[in-house]
Amino acid sequence: MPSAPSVQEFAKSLGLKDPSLLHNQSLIGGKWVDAKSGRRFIVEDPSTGKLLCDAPEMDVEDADEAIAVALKAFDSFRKTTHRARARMLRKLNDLMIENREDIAKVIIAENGKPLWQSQELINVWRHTTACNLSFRDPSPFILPLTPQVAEGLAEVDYAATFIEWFSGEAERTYGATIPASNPANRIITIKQPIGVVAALCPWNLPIAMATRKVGAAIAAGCTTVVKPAGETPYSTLMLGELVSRAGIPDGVVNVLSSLETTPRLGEKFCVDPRVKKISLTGSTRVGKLLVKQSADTLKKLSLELGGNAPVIVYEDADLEKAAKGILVSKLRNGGQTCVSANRILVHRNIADALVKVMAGMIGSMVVGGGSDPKANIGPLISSRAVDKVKHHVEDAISGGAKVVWQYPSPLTGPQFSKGYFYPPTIVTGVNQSMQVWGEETFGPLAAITLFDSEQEAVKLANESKVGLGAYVFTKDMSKAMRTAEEIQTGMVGINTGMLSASESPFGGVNESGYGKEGSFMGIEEYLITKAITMDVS
Ligand SMILES: O=CCCC(=O)O
Repeated sequence: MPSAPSVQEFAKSLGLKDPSLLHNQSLIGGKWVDAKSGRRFIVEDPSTGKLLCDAPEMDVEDADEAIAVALKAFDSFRKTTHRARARMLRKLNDLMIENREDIAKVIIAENGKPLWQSQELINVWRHTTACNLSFRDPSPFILPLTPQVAEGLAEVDYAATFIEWFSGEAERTYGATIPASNPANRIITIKQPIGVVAALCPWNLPIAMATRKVGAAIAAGCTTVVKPAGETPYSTLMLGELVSRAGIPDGVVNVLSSLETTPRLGEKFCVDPRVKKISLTGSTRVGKLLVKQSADTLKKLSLELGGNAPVIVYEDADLEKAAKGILVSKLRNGGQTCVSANRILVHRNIADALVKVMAGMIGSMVVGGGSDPKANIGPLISSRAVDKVKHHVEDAISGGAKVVWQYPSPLTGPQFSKGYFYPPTIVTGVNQSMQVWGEETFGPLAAITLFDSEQEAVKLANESKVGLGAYVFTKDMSKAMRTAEEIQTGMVGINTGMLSASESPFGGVNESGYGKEGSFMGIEEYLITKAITMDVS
């Protein structure tokens, strides 16, 4: 294994204000530890291929210890008051915001996060609830920061909104009083924390997906073992450090880094009866595997899995608004989110005009890596991710689709030689026989299919086994509502490309999984309802 820079070198290379926030060890019971096996793996910057640092390859025996520690911590944590937990979360939120630039720099290094810099798109983005920049900082984009840092900041702010949101929800886990049919009886329900939770997180929004789970779990009184993706462990380990600084008791949040051993850890969480719940943001394939593996322990699962988001642009849509919405959804994180626009269904009469507006907008953006201060659209996470986009484009062309626009500058030169880049591309003439129709691309490919009627558009949109996000663009609100009601997904955006917010229930239907994250519903996933019947005669 090549040798990676030390954690001090890594922190120095990022210019962190507080290098002690950064760790390359796992966190168990408040202690920073290595894998019992001594194994480590290396993490690289996807925009340069540069080795960033290493981290422990935690294995089943480490997970066993972390679960034991979390269970012990649960004994006392479950008895803390709701108000005390709310205060802890508020402190954690404040610490995240205080350290947002350092956290952002780490996210950018490990994830290569891009930013659309076009002022118009930023305006759309800023005013969405997905990033609370407008109240956190009235002018984030005129700070002397590179665009990538701004994108990272947006994720930190989005991540912190889950902690802040659940600090409020912690105090609102109300039970019910139920009229009893037996006059001697009184029935009430109480809500109690479910127990030890395993939180399996993805690399695309490494800290936001962790806080969406951990915030709800802490609010409910649960303890957690968090498993960040192998590609992006450091921002979650930083979260672990901030959890300790916020005074949240040791063992409440444990963080295990892993790369190759991840499937073994997933199985361990499934089969271990001490783990009462698993929350996964990941692929449908992995979700199904966890369901099978946890059948014997009948584990409660929340599964936020793959999407294949349809966008319907009706003939009467405001084209500027539709183009911005599509691009906000399509290019956020380079197209690597589970709610990224995937099948763009456009009324035949406006397709050429829409492509022109979209091309104009993307054409003003710059593809590049972290070292390029002008870059708006960054790399994908890996060479496999680039191959998938390439393959979707080639497959669509061979099926008769046409590339109608592609990012004009060739992605050559030293800044692109080692990173995982793909030029943003628009294709039209996509149909159901093509791979891009059946699976999410997770990259900067806008795949357009034409339709002629509302009925046809809805039918096409519903041709998918998964159903997470969907988008509708039209000025006719009756048509928008009809469409939103008919689309088989867990979330629909009307005239917006951004669905995500801490206060909105996030989750899908069918093979996109089950359970809701965020919102007033998110905490329920971490609670059990107990009915108490009392004879008062
Ligand atoms: O990729 C999954 C989550 C995306 C989001 O929270 O907006």
